[in-house]
Amino acid sequence: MRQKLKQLWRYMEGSKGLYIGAILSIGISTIFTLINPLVIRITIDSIIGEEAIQAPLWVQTFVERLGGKSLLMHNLWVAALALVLLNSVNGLFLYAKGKWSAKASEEIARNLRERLFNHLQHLPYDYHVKAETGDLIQRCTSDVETIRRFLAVQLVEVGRTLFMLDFALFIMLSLDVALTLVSMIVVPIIFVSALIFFMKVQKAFQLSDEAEGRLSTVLQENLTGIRVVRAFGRQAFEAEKFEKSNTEYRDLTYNLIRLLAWYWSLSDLLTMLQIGAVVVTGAYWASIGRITLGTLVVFTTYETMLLWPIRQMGRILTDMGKTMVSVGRIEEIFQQPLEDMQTDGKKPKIEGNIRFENVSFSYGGERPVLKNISFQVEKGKTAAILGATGSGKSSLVHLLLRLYDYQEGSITIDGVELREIDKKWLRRNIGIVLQEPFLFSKTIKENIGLAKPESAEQEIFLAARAAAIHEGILEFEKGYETAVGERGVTLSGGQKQRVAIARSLVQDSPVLIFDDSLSAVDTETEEEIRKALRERNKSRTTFIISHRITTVSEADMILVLNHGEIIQKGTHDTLVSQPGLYQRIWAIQNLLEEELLQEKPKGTPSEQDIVISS
Ligand SMILES: Nc1ncnc2c1ncn2[C@@H]1O[C@H](COP(=O)(O)OP(=O)(O)OP(=O)(O)O)[C@@H](O)[C@H]1O
Repeated sequence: MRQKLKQLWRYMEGSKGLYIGAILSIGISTIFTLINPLVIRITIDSIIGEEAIQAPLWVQTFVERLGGKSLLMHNLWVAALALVLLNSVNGLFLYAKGKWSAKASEEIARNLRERLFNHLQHLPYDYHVKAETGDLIQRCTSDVETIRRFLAVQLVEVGRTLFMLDFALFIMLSLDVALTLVSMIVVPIIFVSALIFFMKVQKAFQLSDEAEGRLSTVLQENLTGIRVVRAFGRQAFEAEKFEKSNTEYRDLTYNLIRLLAWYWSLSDLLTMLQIGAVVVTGAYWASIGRITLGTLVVFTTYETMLLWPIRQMGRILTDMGKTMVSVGRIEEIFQQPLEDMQTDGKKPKIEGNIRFENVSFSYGGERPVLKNISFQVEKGKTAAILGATGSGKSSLVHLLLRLYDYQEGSITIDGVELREIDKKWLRRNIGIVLQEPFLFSKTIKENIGLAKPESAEQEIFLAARAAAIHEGILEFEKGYETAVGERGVTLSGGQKQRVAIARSLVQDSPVLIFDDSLSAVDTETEEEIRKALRERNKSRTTFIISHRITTVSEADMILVLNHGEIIQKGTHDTLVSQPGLYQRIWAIQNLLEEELLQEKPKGTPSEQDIVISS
């Protein structure tokens, strides 16, 4: 808890001045609030009544200057004006408090979100592969909001209650010690019962929050997968699932509200008992002349002012627990070590001669995913990797980008060990088209020019032509200015892959990796793309990962991976003539291709995509 409070204090860095201003303003405003009943007391007891003015000397002098008690008696509007003035000044301080605390808390929340975002941007690839996006979003939004709310409203409220208690007690004690004690009889019970109650209902708050989280997960999952739901006719099942979560949320929230209703009505009773005690005792003592009528008014007014924040204090203190949980969840992200980008590493001119020597790799020291991988690709050549799903193809190219570090062996690029190269430099020189391309909610042109926003239109068109998507883009009403992504047009899987290929071509890196990135494109279009790439990529080292023999067949070297090991290596011609996995896959895919060609009218693209298994 102390640690988290310290962290909260650190979040306030840069906004502490505003906070101090807000707390001081609430302190001054509290003094003005408490002076109000004192003005009424003087009016009742000394101006309308006969009592001598019991107030600091300067107040008495001021009254004399105004013309004394008798003049004020005939001009009661002066007292009313004093109240109006007091409340106006009070209003100004309240405004300052609201403004400064809001400004400070909004600034803290903004800084926190920005720091979180930047931190997340620089965490290792593996962290993002494993992290739940929904959970991260919640930490960057809801958790920050919980902290903001606590700082904006509740922290200042704690300050106000403490000021109120101190000042009010001081004034009450100076007016009448016995009545002050009567005024405080039930207060500890109210405070402790509020604290106990809110600690007890913490669980109910948590259950209701969790049910809300589950409800939004069901909703989010349903909306994300709505096409699958429709295609499989699962609407009724989904509706039932939603209804279950919806009802559960209602029941738990209803339970919470029921508990709160009980609490507020019981604590209303305690509050009324406390006020009753003051009114009855005070009225009796006023009737026997022990206290003045004005003092009775002051005590009853203070009592109502004091009891509300004391009842709320229990809620605020338990909400502090919630805030500490949010601080903890945010700190979990900050404690994740950033990826070491090796900025002091070498920045050699990269041409694309790549060599793997006895490379072995496992994720987190578990079973090896790649074993003794050795091969060499010369600058400008194409290497293809073929293998069953899970055989380690993507892992192999991830090592090349240093998204993960290999544990054994050596990988060099143009003779320089990969571990010695600045990571940013390396990634800038190795382009990759991912298996599931992601397009941003921007125009097609912006998506293609992402790696080089300054690229000329002609460059983008050429890249799109090579990726066989140029004509397709022109068919859209807005051409290259068509927006894609959630609020734009929906591209097919193959179209997305081709836009991603064009994007990687614009990057113009000496090494290019296609991680199964032609899988959603029909074979004829694929042939067209491969032809264009051959033309463009003469000096570029290219890696192609695929399940299709047609995709890999033209490569200068084909690596056949099985359970993380290279079991065959060579060109298409040598591999089809050797008995082995490659030959078997080739035979199966060839047979299917022929069957399809016989069944289809001429000119129809064949779209077989055989998933191989070892
Ligand atoms: N981040 C990771 N952490 C732990 N294990 C992983 C991780 N990524 C992949 N693996 C495991 O490593 C093995 C190889 O995965 P990889 O993605 O390299 O295979 P692949 O040949 O590219 O498969 P596919 O053709 O399906 O893409 C698999 O068993 C997979 O479960």
